[in-house]
Amino acid sequence: MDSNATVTPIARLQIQPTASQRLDTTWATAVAALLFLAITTRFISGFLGTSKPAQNGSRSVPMLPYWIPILGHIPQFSFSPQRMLNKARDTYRSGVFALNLGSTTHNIVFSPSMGGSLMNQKHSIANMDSVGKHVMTAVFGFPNCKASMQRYDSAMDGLNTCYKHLLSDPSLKEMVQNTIDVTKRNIANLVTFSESRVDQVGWERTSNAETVTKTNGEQVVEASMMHLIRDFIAANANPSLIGSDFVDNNPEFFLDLWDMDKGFKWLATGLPAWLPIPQVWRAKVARSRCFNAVLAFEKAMETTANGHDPGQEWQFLENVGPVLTERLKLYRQLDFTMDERAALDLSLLWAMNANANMLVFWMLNHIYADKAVLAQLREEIAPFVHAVRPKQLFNMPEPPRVDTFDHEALANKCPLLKSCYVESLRLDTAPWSFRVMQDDLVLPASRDKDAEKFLLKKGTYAHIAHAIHHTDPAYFDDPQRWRADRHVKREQDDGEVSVNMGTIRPYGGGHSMCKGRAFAQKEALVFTAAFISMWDMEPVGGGAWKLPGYKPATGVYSTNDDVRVWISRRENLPQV
Ligand code: HEM
Repeated sequence: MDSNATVTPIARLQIQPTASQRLDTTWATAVAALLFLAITTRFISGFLGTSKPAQNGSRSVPMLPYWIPILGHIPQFSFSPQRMLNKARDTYRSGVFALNLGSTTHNIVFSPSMGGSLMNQKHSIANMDSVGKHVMTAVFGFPNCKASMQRYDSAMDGLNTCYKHLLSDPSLKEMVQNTIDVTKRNIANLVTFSESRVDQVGWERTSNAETVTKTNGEQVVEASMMHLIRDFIAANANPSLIGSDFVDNNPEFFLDLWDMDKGFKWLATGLPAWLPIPQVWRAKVARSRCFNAVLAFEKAMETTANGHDPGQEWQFLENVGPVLTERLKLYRQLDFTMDERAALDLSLLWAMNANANMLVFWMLNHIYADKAVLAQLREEIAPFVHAVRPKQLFNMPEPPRVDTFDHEALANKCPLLKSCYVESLRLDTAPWSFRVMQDDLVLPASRDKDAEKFLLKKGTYAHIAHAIHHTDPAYFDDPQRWRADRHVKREQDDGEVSVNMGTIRPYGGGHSMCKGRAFAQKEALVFTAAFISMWDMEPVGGGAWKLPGYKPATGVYSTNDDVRVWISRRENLPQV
């Protein structure tokens, strides 16, 4: 037999894999390796993540197991954060757990007492200064150079002192009274029933208001509720902060501010505008328009302070509110540039509008959705907010108006209204406070004397996730339900009624706690009372009210749903 004539080539041909088989094998090996890696990571992270004894009788914070090395919980946290956080809350009942986000440790605190102690720590133990500065430069356009940053640091104490004008009387009272005066003038024109857009007011135009006739012949105005409420409040509350000139000169300012707010997280990434990401350049364009509007205001304020005429558009700068007039003195004293002033004041304008306006929108949604609650509230506030229909003179119909407005009584004598405000703060917001741990810190999980203690390690991050607590069934019965009277407490012995926040912390805490909280409470009560006193609202087409869905935002939720409503004047107001 020919020694070359063997069968081997055929045999070799049979066992040689084809290219596609080779690819399949490579894939199978890769998948098996990844699976092995994921299972090993899950096993090791589960083992290492359990809470273990640490210093001074404390324990380490338990970490949720994860499947992907380095990335850790980033995928789950990006795709369904709420589900993940709620599940972890129900597992780690001590009130704290940790996540691995890109190999950095993030302690998520939801025990109210632990969150409270953490927020009240000294700067040398836990602070958020680096984040505050990043937001100020990346989002609000504060110049990011050494000299500006030094001026920013030197102004911190002074800026905090100025906030006393937002937090306490007499300045707070002055701002609230200014807001009431403007609102009393404008609430009758929430919708004007004007057919022509030219004759409509600003908030009607942005809410696409149009007059329609219902099948029963009644004339109503159809409008997008969120835009109507949000823009009405912006136009009526901001004169108390920045004066009427700014609001009148910049009719488009708040539209840009909403766009900027929508792109807040994109701005915070610090990505450049030339990248082909529409959200980034849209937010930057909006920010730049907002910035320029505030810059013109800063220049006018400076010109006036120097004893010169700031021009035709700025003739009422004396009605700029106390916070910004005090800030001007500080800016001048520390030689702040115009750009630095504009960035700081833009951040305050954003803080003033981003949350409070939307909170009232949610309160009104819940209230108008429940006719019984609406009726009870109207009865409760009637002695303090007199909505009246003036007698018709010379055959000219007179629009209804609000005669008196007692904001102290709304806060002190209207428990149901106040409870609605607290309930919306509980359910319609998802605030989040953040700290960088500058030193090791041991904190008890609760106020019990035998409570477990946890070690928050230096170099890790701590987040106080208020919303996880606000919807914790262990604290709030049926937590996803908005209940108007949930926070009304009646003392058993003397029947005295009180409403307070309990463990709800929508305004954060410690040194970075919201500086506008006192004003926010007042304006939420004032605007809600003004709307329900004067106007009826129902969903377009009638029927049951459908609550819009939540869209995460920086504090109070936003929504993507367009809530179109029919608005009509409230019937049967007393005649005067
Ligand atoms: C319902 C309305 C509001 C909510 C839920 C809210 C919530 C918050 C939260 C959660 C913080 C951060 C707290 C932290 O880091 O721990 C904050 C900060 C702040 N808020 Fe508000 N806020 C509201 C209304 C307002 C209003 C109306 C103003 C101004 C008039 C305002 C001015 C500020 C300022 C200046 C800060 C920064 C404080 C600092 O860093 O020192 N807020 N707010």
